Amino acid sequence: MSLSSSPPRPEAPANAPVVYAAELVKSFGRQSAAVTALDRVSVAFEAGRFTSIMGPSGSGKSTLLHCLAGLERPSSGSVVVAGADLARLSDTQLTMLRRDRLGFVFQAFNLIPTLTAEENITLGERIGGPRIDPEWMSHVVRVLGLTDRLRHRPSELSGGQQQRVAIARALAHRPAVVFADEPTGNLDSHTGGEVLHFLRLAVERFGQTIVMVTHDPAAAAHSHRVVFLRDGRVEGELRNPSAEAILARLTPRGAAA
Ligand SMILES: Nc1ncnc2c1ncn2[C@@H]1O[C@H](COP(=O)(O)OP(=O)(O)OP(=O)(O)O)[C@@H](O)[C@H]1O
Repeated sequence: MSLSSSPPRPEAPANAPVVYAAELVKSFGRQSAAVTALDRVSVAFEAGRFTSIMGPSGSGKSTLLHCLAGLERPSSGSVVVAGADLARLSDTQLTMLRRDRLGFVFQAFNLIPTLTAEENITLGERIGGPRIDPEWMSHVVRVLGLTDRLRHRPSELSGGQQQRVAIARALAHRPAVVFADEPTGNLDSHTGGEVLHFLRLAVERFGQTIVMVTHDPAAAAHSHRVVFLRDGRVEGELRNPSAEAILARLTPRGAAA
């Protein structure tokens, strides 16, 4: 097959890693008070795939997400995101990479209360980020079911609608990766299920790459792959798992007896 045959997206070919970490170590505190949150983590995240990171409380999930997304500097090891070696970037370059190439969805929706949904979605462009293609924007808004909500302020929207606005904001500039940290943590299970459906849709329809931290096996079951952490190390992974398979993996052996 010819390599020149119409690649659909400017990013890496489907399933090549777009984010990877090698021998990542992150310690907090010093000497006897030191905590090793990440202990030589090496892991890759494929383009156009939805990957969840799971593990017990304190296993290092958020720390890993923060190091992958350039929100925190690791103690040692390397992270490459969309071709950029994060250790080589200054703080300013890191901020620009986050603004221009990454998208974020957090548990707290982090919308600006005085702005409309539309203004929140396009905020990045107005603070100097990449130009948002209006056609792309209206496509995203339509897929997320927000077309008739654009003039509303966050207080006039339900929790699920607010999180969909946050997802639209994360997708608006066509980032290389969306990082999501417990995106359904503030939502009831029905609304959370809808939000996960839209995240999965972003992967299926737009070829978006998503890396999500979650505690919830039902949430992780929406992803293509689940990476398990324990005590700051990668413990294994499951591909296309059911919620039951994830739960079984998380339950310590013997605990169910
Ligand atoms: N800023 C910090 N200062 C000191 N210790 C920290 C800091 N951030 C995280 N830790 C420690 O690092 C370890 C991993 O924390 P992390 O928040 O990454 O775990 P987690 O798996 O996301 O946990 P949870 O599921 O409870 O959110 C924990 O022992 C935590 O107490």
